[in-house]
Amino acid sequence: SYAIDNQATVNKLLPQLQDSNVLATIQSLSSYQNRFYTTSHGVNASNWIASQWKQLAGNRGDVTVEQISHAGWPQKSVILTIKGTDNAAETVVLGGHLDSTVGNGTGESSRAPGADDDASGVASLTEVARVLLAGNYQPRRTIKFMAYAAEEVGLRGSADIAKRFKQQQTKVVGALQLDMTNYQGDEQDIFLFTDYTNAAQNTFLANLAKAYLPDLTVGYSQCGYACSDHASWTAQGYAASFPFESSFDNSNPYIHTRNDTLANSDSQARHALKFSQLALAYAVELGSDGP
Ligand SMILES: N[C@H](Cc1ccc(I)cc1)C(=O)NO
Ligand SMILES: [Zn+2]
Ligand SMILES: [Zn+2]
Repeated sequence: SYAIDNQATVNKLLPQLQDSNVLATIQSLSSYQNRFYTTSHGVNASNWIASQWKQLAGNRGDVTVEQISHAGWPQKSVILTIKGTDNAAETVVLGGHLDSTVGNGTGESSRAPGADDDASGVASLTEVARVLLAGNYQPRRTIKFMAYAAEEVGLRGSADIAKRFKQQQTKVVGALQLDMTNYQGDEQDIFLFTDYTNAAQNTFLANLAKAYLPDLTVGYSQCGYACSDHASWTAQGYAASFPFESSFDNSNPYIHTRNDTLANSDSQARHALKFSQLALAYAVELGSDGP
């Protein structure tokens, strides 16, 4: 139904989102030599995210953090679950990918900071989880934060997870992908991608921006191919959306190189914070709907 009717909660939580926290997470993740899906660093980065999310979870009985093993490579995906109250069977997914690459030939010693692609997305999401949990927000639906492994080698971590959810017949009412949130290539702030996504949910996101983030401008663009993990959820028939940092034409030229650094994106993570804000509004408005 995509109703926008949780103004009290959203407007209480939005101001608690801090760009300094987003910045810190990007700095930590991009300090690993690389986060490629087959290296020791890539495994360590996954473990670091799991430990960070476990700290956020604290001792809340309705919050769990798990690492998902994938057949064929060592890097695990990470899932933080906030169990819903009276509509827990319906699930809202917010994801980003934790791996990084410098293209073919990436190996143990390769330098792949992946500050924008996609430490920025994981950092934007982590700040949303922090505020929801710190504010003791209790969703009616179940909310799952996901940091996917092995996106750069064919969306493999998210494909594995989305397939499992479909096989288990899990009711995912919506999935949001944050991949590259911290390089402002255009005047506009947020670009909703219209291919491999769900049109109705994209409209809902545009309406959320209008309602809660009136100073931000929203544009539209296309990738032309299955360019990030939202496509894994779409492939299983779920409604997915992909708010992105720029238009296709002005996207970050440094990605997949050793120069994908904070210095070559927003060094204060102000751009990435906009995506935390949109993602928080999405999580609360969708998460607060009853059966
Ligand atoms: N291809 C995607 C990134 C990507 C997505 C959209 C656009 I426009 C440009 C680049 C990738 O590398 N994800 O990790
Ligand atoms: Zn990439
Ligand atoms: Zn990416």
